[in-house]
Amino acid sequence: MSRNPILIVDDVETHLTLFSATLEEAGYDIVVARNCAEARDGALAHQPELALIDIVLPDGNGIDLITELKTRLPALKSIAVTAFATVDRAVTAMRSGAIDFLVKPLDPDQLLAAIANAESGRSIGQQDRGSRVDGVGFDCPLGSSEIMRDVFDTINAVAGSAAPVFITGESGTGKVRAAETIHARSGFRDGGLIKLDCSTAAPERIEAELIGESAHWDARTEGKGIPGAVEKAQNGTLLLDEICALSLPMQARLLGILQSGSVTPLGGLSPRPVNFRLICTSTIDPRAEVNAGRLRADLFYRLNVVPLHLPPLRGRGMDVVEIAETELDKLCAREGRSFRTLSTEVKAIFLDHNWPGNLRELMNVLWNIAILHDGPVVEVADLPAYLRNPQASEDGVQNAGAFSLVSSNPFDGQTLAEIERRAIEHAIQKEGGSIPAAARSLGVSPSTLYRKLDSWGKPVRGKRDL
Ligand SMILES: Nc1ncnc2c1ncn2[C@@H]1O[C@H](COP(=O)(O)OP(=O)(O)OP(=O)(O)O)[C@@H](O)[C@H]1O
Repeated sequence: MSRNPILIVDDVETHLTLFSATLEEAGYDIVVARNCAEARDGALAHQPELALIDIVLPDGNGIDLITELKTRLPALKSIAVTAFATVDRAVTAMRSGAIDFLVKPLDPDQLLAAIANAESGRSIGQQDRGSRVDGVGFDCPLGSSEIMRDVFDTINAVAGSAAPVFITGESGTGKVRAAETIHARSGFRDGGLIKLDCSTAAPERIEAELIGESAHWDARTEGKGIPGAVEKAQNGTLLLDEICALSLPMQARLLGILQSGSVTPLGGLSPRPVNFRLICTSTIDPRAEVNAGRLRADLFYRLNVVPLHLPPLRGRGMDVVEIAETELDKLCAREGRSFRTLSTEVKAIFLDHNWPGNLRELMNVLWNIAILHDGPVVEVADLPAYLRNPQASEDGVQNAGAFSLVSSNPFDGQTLAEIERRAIEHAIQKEGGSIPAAARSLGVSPSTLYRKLDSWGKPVRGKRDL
């Protein structure tokens, strides 16, 4: 509990009353102010330890007030509060020196959690992450943004059913994790989860991998061949990762299996009944694939019984900070480090960054930090260079593969073909030479990349079939 009071700055009487009552009931002393002028006087007179500052005030801007109070009272920790959540606002608030960013309406528990976290140097969301995460069975934090609540609700609702789920989202948003969670919470969990990545399986093997093969393709050996993913998933879950990469003939095969509830392995003579729960993922928009004639509409509608879209990390507000701090805890335990939190500047950079590689990129950044550095607080100097100074990344393209068109145009003077080539080479480099992984991150099929590399006369260093 704080010894110094908490300053609440808000011009809306109902908010002031709610915040004051909640904090007083929890045993905090409070000082209230209805505008910037009162806030300045109250802060100087009472030397609060914490301030909750609405960013729209009648005589000024809460962001400027946070900056000003930070200069006058360096020990004061300010939390910005707003009724309109945008990442821009959150970034601006963090850059002004706010340690956290809250969105109204706030319930009393959220408010107390934010105060407790501020006192212990952590960010909002960490306190309730355990219950939310456990609540849906994830073994990792997902964040508590509004947009993720729909995701939790869908996962909870669908897990107990046998309905097919079609998970979409950019690369690294956690589609496979979500599929694993649905499986782990379903009645199919005892049958196991069989995953087939349709984009990395070699085209000449995909049919056998999906439906299996009889040993010698004749009646004498029927039943002794190699089972395909469909049969391996018997009574369990079949996860078809990047389903849009399946060729049209293979899509027809899959549709046949789903319609008949049976599979005839390559060279097999009779169909075998199958029972599994199907989950598909796609990094590319399946509807666009249907429109382009690359995905059968009848298959798509059969698979898309429950659509689940995982939003990119950059659209999820404070989730990135919440997830980063939680994962940092785990990494520190593993690597023997003592980081407890992220500095305000690092939080602002995280909120500002585009995260084209989504959670995968975030995890790699944290791992990099935990291996190379140590200390109670992650500082800007601990970040990989491309995050410290995105504009200075070697080739003018943001290092993580995203193109920021906002601040400057790194493509000036280049043809479209040159930009495409640099983007592809960059993605391959970033994925350690793996063509399939680079293809996934670019949202194209590996064969597209192989074709491009061939046309440039480049040797293929990555593995074709991971
Ligand atoms: N909520 C989370 N917290 C921490 N790490 C996560 C979370 N979700 C996913 N990850 C990690 O991020 C990485 C990407 O997750 P996953 O493979 O599920 O994403 P994906 O959307 O299927 O990616 P891709 O489309 O590239 O295959 C993995 O290393 C995974 O462990």
